[in-house]
Amino acid sequence: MPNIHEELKISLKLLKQEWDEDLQQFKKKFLYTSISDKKNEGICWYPVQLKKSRVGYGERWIVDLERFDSKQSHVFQSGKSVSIFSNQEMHSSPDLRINGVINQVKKDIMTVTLQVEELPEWLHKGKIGIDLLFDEASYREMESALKSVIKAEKGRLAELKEILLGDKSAVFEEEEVLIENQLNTSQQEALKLVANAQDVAIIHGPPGTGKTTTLLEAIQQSLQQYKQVLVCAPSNAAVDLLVEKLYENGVHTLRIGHPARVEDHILSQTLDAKISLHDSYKDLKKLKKTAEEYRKLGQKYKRNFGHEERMQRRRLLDDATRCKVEAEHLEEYITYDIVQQTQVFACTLVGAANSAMKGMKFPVVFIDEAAQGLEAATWIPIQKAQKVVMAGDHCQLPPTIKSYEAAKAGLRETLFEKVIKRQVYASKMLDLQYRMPELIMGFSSEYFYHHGLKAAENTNFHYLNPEEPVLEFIDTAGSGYVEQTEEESLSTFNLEEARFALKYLESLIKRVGVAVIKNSQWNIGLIAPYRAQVRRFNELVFDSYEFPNLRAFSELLTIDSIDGFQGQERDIIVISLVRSNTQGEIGFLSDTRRMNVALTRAKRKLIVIGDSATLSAHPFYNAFLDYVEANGCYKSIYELLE
Ligand SMILES: Nc1ncnc2c1ncn2[C@@H]1O[C@H](COP(=O)(O)OP(=O)(O)OP(=O)(O)O)[C@@H](O)[C@H]1O
Repeated sequence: MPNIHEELKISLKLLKQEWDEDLQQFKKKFLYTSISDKKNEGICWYPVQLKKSRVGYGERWIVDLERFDSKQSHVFQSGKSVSIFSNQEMHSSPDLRINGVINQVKKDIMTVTLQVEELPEWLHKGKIGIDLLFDEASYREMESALKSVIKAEKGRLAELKEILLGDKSAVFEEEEVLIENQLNTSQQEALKLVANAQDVAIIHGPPGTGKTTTLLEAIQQSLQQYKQVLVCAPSNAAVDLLVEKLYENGVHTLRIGHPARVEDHILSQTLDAKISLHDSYKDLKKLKKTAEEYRKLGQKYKRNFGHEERMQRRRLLDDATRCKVEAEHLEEYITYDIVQQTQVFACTLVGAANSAMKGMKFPVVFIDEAAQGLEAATWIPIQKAQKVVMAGDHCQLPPTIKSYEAAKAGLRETLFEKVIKRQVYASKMLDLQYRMPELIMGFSSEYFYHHGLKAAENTNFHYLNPEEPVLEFIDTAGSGYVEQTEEESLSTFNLEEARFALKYLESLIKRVGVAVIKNSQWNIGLIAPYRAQVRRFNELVFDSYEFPNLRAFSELLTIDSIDGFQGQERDIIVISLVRSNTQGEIGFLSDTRRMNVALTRAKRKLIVIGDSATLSAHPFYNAFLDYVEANGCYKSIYELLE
């Protein structure tokens, strides 16, 4: 085992390897590629037309861009950085490109927040396109954080380095804890651990055990002792979920991050929005406007002018500068005022490097979904911490890594996992889950948690009706449903399996009763591990007329990949496993942690559809097949086909 300095240097090397691999993969898709090739790769929309434009919070331009060839699949997603270009000869120079961040992509319309003061003329003139950009900023922040940790020799960061990496023992002291009766015994013990920890505490929360619930309670208790704390998570969605809950509980929260990456209902918690709602905002706007007017007047004077005009021009430009400086001071004051009133700063791990929090330190830094963050990213907020509290589950989604070699060489091991192993007294596992009936929970508990999970009493009543089984595995072996590869994305899909899944869901809804489901507001999740299958589901439900009854459920229906469901739950879940081939190849279905997430989202009914002949080559699926057979949940598709 290398010492912690060597270990950190290896982490830095692996991070660079990952950065390089990510960039190479991107360049391969992007550079020296024609527009049509980029479109085929799903990293360019062309042509698009400007449909709508408006000014959002923080005076930022937001545009809706519509594309024409809706069939092309793509990888654009909310939060990604893009560059908008014109293909007209006069405007095609790379310098004229404008950059922005995607707010959302809905079918053929992409909403983008732009980094420009004014919209360029060419944006209205057609022949425009959108390219995906490579986000290097996150890698830069991670590299810088790791370097700071390596360099730290004294001070709190140096101490935390030694403790979190196991060179020194974490300290615990008896502290007073408020007993929160809403919480169960293991959740209360976790709260006590958090309060007693002087350096680090970990809440290990298997699915549905109330990890987020307990973390929120710990955050609120810490606010009775401290004025401000920092709360982070690896993904924007997870941060928004925490902000929403904190806001509901009346905690003054400031969501740090680009507004385009924040969900609409959380926007009012961003700095941009809070500035716009501040009492002094009107004065700020007036000052900015006056500065602009003076500047325009001053610039009106042409080159050949006399002494008087020159003086007048200088006076106007001086006035413009004075107003601008005053506006800057006022903006600083408004920001300061907002920061003073804030109890919780909330951002992603990388967002903790945001300049709005420059130089700030926090008595406690809370990190949710910590098992999904790369070690380097997790150190970014820890640089600001006196004490660290992490919540997560290393048996659920791992961090996304592009370089197979770097992952294998150790990049996949998160700081969360390291602390669980190296500070054995610093973690508490929650063991009572409130989401799933015992039968749905059983396999996950057996395979991932050494039978350590229990189902709370409320889950005895988690069913659609007493006759409807809560778990079903439907075996498509021998049905002839075969997987295919989507040419543009190389992602896998299985159209016939998708059709069957939707038909089966329709029959379930009919059986249980449309009115019953609608009145109970039971929601439905359709999960596919592959993006191409998610696209097939969307096409079948929303672009064809094959499943009109399901379309009528669109408000209650979510179709997404497994990652999109992390941290969430639905009353009914249908999983389409897609893979069906004679070689027994299951690709990234072998990522069992990801599958653990999929199998633990359902509250009342879980239907898993897959080909046992292909899947059983893998021990995980073999064990799952044994489990469903032993519990009478196995069905062959032949029993169900008319
Ligand atoms: N002590 C409790 N009593 C009753 N219900 C609870 C309790 N703790 C949590 N729950 C409920 O259990 C469900 C799961 O809670 P939560 O989302 O906090 O779990 P989680 O561990 O974060 O889940 P995941 O690992 O899937 O993200 C929620 O509906 C929550 O309201």
